[in-house]
Amino acid sequence: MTSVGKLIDGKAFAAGLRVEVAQGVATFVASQGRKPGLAVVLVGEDAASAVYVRNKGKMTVAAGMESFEFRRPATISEDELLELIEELNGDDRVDGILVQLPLPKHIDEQAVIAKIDPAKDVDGFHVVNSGRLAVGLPALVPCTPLGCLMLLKDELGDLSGLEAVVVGRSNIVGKPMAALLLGESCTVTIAHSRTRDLASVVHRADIVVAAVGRPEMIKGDWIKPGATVIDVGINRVPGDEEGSTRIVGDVATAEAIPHVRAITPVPGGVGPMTIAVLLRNTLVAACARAGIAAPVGL
Ligand SMILES: NC(=O)C1=CN([C@@H]2O[C@H](COP(=O)(O)OP(=O)(O)OC[C@H]3O[C@@H](n4cnc5c(N)ncnc54)[C@H](OP(=O)(O)O)[C@@H]3O)[C@@H](O)[C@H]2O)C=CC1
Ligand SMILES: Nc1nc(=O)c2c([nH]1)NC[C@@H]1CN(c3ccc(C(=O)N[C@@H](CCC(=O)O)C(=O)O)cc3)C=[N+]21
Repeated sequence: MTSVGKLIDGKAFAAGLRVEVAQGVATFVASQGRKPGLAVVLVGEDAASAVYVRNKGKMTVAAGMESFEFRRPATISEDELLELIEELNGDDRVDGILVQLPLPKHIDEQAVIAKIDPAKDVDGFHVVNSGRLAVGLPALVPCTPLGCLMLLKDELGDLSGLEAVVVGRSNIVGKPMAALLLGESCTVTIAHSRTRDLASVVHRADIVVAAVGRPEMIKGDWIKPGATVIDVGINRVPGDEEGSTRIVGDVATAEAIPHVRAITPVPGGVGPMTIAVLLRNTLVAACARAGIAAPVGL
């Protein structure tokens, strides 16, 4: 029997998650008399960040939350940025703080992340949150990996015992993704630029998470028949029309489809999940700060 894999509709899943978040926000507002608030800090102009930020403010407001945006020039000093974060840490209307990465070269990203109150760290990048994730304590978990895990559990149910290969070891995607999969009792391999024979490493996997940042690098015939593939990559490449661009993932999707059980498309896969989970994390942070339970299921 030959079968063709299906596309995982991250856009639809994310829309459902945003509805659940909006319901939780309404309950929060009724008991607390204020809206959860998300502050986003944008330094300079970065193409990838621009893609991300486009819909976010709108969706924050659509979910019933307060959105605060802080745009600063690329010339801002590290001290000035740290001062802004200090202010947001002390602002009771702000439950979540997201500093858009990457930052300009003259600013130490780790110092900026370390300044964020861990209770407001809705990106889950602070060492307190990554440490808590690593040892299995409740934590604010990075949005993209948590969104990927939600899609995987929805598709596969129990993940225990499955072989998972995460390609990429960044602090924002690869490492937390691996920690989450380990938490689900997968057998986890983290591959990176020094990995030898990546094709055969990927071929072992029941679950492939690609977070590399190289357009269509992972080929269809690397995928074990029936594997589930999560494509995190957001790569802008030249489009068909002169001067146009389009977005592709890290996996050669069309080639992979005949091999997979299921695969996330780009766009319309992981990207929309990242934003929905950011709203979820903001509600979770707001509930924790208010000393109330977060809605069950979120
Ligand atoms: N959809 C979404 O919501 C999001 C999408 N992204 C996208 O995901 C992708 C990855 O992002 P991010 O983790 O921040 O990227 P980074 O550049 O921080 O990390 C890339 C990783 O890929 C590894 N790598 C690079 N080249 C190869 C190779 N030839 N073979 C194997 N591994 C390789 C690197 O290895 P090494 O460590 O050895 O250098 C590194 O660990 C990007 O396309 C980004 O735009 C990111 C965040 C959110
Ligand atoms: N502090 C911080 N946190 C982040 O989570 C963070 C960041 N900095 N810097 C940049 C990356 C990138 N990222 C994306 C999120 C959503 C889409 C997204 O919504 N993509 C849609 C639309 C793509 C389009 O068509 O433009 C999709 O894939 O369907 C993309 C990229 C978050 N990041």
